[in-house]
Amino acid sequence: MVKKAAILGFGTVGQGIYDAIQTHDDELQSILGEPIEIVAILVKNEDKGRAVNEGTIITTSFQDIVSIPELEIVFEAIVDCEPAFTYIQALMKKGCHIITANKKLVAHYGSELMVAAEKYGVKLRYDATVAGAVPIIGALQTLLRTNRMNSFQGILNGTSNFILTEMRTKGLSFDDALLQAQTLGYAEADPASDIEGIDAWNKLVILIRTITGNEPSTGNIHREGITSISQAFISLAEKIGLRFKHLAYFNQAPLQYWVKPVLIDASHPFYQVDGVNNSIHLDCSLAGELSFTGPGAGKLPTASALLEDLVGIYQGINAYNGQKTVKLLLNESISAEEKNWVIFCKENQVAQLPNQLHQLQTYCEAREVVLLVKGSEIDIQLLQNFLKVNVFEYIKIQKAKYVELTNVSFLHK
Ligand SMILES: NC(=O)C1=CN([C@@H]2O[C@H](COP(=O)(O)OP(=O)(O)OC[C@H]3O[C@@H](n4cnc5c(N)ncnc54)[C@H](OP(=O)(O)O)[C@@H]3O)[C@@H](O)[C@H]2O)C=CC1
Ligand SMILES: N[C@@H](CC=O)C(=O)O
Repeated sequence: MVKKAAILGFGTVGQGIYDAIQTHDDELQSILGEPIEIVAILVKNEDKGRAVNEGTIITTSFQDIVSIPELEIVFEAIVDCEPAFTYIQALMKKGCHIITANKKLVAHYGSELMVAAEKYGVKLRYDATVAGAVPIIGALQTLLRTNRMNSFQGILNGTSNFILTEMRTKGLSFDDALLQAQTLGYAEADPASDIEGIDAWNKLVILIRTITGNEPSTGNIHREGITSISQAFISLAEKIGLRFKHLAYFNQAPLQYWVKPVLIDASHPFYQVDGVNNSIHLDCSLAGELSFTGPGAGKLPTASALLEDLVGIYQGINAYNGQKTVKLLLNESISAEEKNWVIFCKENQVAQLPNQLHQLQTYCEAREVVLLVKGSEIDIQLLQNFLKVNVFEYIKIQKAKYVELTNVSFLHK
């Protein structure tokens, strides 16, 4: 007997799962007791050559996939919400378990898909949607179920981290580094999604849902990518011991979540997280601070997440979808709390900076000035309203935040 599987999409990820199943068939068979056979692959363009075994059907017709008898598993690795959402629902109805890498789909329709999986008695797994090979969704769903988490920080986009690293360590231009990320299979089909923070935002939504069981509001979010970061900013920051990282942040009390580039120093656990690596740092009620780091994109790292999901389904490992402890109300007001900021400006602009910003450190090179200041978000917004300067938050890990949370009753259901 074999377990019949199909793949939707045969780009970086689709080819990765196909290859991984061929190269790891011994391991799979010894765990599952039966071989996995990819019987068919759905693609969009029928003219492209495909390196697959004889007997594997390549088709552009979804009907060919949905009519395969005894099809048990479908790996979904196409782009965008549609037609993926429609296809997955039809396949669930047919009785197939679904393992998806499609972040956009799970961010937008994850809850609907979970309901459909329940309705049709099939499993839905999506570990590959967040942080590539890093088994963060699996860990949250199966190994960290009683721990409460007040907050987390994450580097969730491999392409952005790769670009920032290449610019810093090799002096590459933004465009050349992006081109390399595309060649290596890290970037999305539309790379704007990577560099404008949309992909990281989708992953943040999936993580928040997985941790809290609730849908974060997507109105009025702060989502920013890395396009404002120049080579000059990167080298000036390095001179004062700071590095740019594209960060996703979540905090339950007070509620805040955003995706934006920030500066960190050597004391931050993400300082050395370079290249395509992603990292998630959790603040857990029992375990304390936990960090998960590893390749966040690419053919085989993503295939690794998909294959481990497959094994999880057949081993009957129960994936738990959220603790449902906290209602997520979006706090739309900006914070009056004082934070650290780094301002990049010209020498002649320094005198115009408002007095409310307390200057902590200044570095000047060839009329370019970097100022480390303390002030509220309101102060920074006011500054940016009248002075054309680039400002980034300088962020640190907040220690043991969870301990303070025991009496936050208004947020609990
Ligand atoms: N690249 C990565 O590192 C990661 C990607 N992902 C996600 O995995 C998914 C796939 O990514 P990736 O492999 O990089 O993308 P690619 O662009 O490399 O491949 C996309 C594949 O999907 C096929 N496809 C697109 N639209 C359709 C459609 N309507 N019907 C049938 N087939 C379709 C394409 O067909 P054709 O070959 O004919 O053009 C292609 O084979 C995306 O959702 C992405 O966000 C998740 C984790 C990591
Ligand atoms: N484009 C994504 C791929 C993985 O999710 C990224 O760069 O992180």
